[in-house]
Amino acid sequence: MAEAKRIDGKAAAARIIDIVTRETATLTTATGVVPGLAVVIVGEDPASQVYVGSKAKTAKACGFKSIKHELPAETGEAALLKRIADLNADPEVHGILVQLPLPKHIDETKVVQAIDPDKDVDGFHLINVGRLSTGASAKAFVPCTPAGSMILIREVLGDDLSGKSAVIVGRSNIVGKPMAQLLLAADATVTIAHSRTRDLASVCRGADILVAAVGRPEMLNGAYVKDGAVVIDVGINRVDAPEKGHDEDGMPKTRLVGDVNYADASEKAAAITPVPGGVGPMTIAMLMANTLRSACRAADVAPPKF
Ligand SMILES: Nc1nc2c(c(=O)[nH]1)N[C@@H](CN(C=O)c1ccc(C(=O)N[C@@H](CCC(=O)O)C(=O)O)cc1)CN2
Repeated sequence: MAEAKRIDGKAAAARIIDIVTRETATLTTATGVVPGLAVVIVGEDPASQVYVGSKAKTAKACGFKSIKHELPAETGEAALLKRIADLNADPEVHGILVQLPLPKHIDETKVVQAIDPDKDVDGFHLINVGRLSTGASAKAFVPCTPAGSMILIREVLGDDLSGKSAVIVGRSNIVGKPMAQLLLAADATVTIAHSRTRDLASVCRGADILVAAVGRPEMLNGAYVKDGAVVIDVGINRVDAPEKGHDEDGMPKTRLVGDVNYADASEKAAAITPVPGGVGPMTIAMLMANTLRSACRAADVAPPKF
């Protein structure tokens, strides 16, 4: 097999952000509506801080009004729910996002279900889950990571996936299940596999499209990949990298890897996303796209297609 094509998520994300920026300017000039995105973070988890910072910065660059709500780790559930109620009622806020994971003392489901479904730009609210799974996707906000993964798949295979078999490894509500709905809507034949699937490697080897969202560093190697498959790696795992040296406390430096062993899988795949630089940047780009869609709805203007 020839070396696999590297699917450049950073470049695809930049193209989407470009469209969002242009369309935001058009919307604001025509209607006076400025898309507003409220990003809520509770606590100091370092990775979450980075993601939230990046979301707020990208939102500003798109021409949005971006409001970051940083709440201390000890914030109670009631106070967080009150903050969400205020944001639901604020007409200048079109998108609300609560960064996950939340501290253990807060019920994540309760918080997500408190967000107005029409401002739920993460697409996690049950109303949006229901819209997506019943095919009412024109009204649904689609979760950002699967939506971004789908754009990368379409870049390689086009819009019609009929006749293709897709295997998703991972059954989370945030990635695995919505990814399955999107692939099904594009007419792929879909299997959701997981850590308890018997002979996982052989199931994966049946896939023309293999999506890895299992959360285990480099778990899927070449033995899981069919010749010519498109491999989408959703995993973002930080692992020790002593070969890069040590920090001042003597701890090994770290590096990011996906759920797929890139070098090994590349020998079989036709196209594969890297980590970093694959699906991750698309998550943030699709959040901008969802927020613009929400603002367009509020202004009664047709939203752009991505
Ligand atoms: N409310 C939400 N919480 C979380 C989501 C989400 O979609 N909504 N997803 C993840 C984290 N996440 C966004 O929040 C996210 C993860 C990774 C990236 C990204 O761009 N990764 C880069 C590498 C960045 C690095 O160096 O650490 C890449 O893959 O190239 C963006 C967003 C959990 N929480």
